[in-house]
Amino acid sequence: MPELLELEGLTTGYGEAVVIRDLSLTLGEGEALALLGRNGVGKTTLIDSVIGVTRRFAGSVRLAGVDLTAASPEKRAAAGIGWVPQERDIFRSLTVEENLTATARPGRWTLRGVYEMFPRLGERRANMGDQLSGGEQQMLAIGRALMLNPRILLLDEPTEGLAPIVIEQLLASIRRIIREEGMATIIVEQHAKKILGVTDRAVILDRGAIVHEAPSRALIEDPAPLELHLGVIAKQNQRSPAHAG
Ligand SMILES: Nc1ncnc2c1ncn2[C@@H]1O[C@H](COP(=O)(O)OP(=O)(O)OP(=O)(O)O)[C@@H](O)[C@H]1O
Repeated sequence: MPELLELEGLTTGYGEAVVIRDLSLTLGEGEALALLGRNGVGKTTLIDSVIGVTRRFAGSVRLAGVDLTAASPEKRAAAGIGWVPQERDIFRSLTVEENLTATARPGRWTLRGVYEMFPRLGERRANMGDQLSGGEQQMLAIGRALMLNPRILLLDEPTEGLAPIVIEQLLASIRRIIREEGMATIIVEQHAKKILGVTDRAVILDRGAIVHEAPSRALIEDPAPLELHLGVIAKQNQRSPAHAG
């Protein structure tokens, strides 16, 4: 059986600029992957390459064995690639419910299922998009992607700019979408620690290439690669009382 998502030798960028270099990556059915890396290393560009909005220099994109390399973003979405952009991009002049139904496609995810996953959206169903908090907007953006009934969900920094309590709630929902609903998911995240408890596996990008790949659990138990490639531990040590004098 083929992997759900197969990226092979992908080299992509914008205009003349190459950002992603000869990158190969697979994702299985129901698997959740954390895509980690410092600012500007190409995480969003890799997601953009899967949804089909970058320039491709080489390589291929396959979903469930179907070659989507030459497919338009619309065709890729129809084939099952669901995407939640970093900017959330909800329709501000539509209600929550209109946002959810505007682009919906039939399948397991219905309004009822989304409201069950995010009760707050049910409470706010008649509110306009521009009346929502940041956390509610993120829930709506995820709900809208689920209503397309994708085979794979791509989340670009879903916790960015949200308060810690909201992040906890959101991660609990994302965990349920992965564990209970078996949704194959790629989550872009700059702060590794937040997301490793939710994902099965992690890759770390640097300058458009994968520099480390490991089960999430291994990185929780031994975060040395995070320190090496993201500088995570170094920052924590600087703040620890033992180093304060
Ligand atoms: N639309 C674009 N046109 C040209 N270059 C771009 C474009 N978007 C991103 N880049 C460049 O591609 C490189 C990778 O950016 P990208 O946004 O993929 O990184 P990232 O890892 O997602 O970082 P961040 O966490 O800041 O979003 C950067 O050098 C950036 O300047």
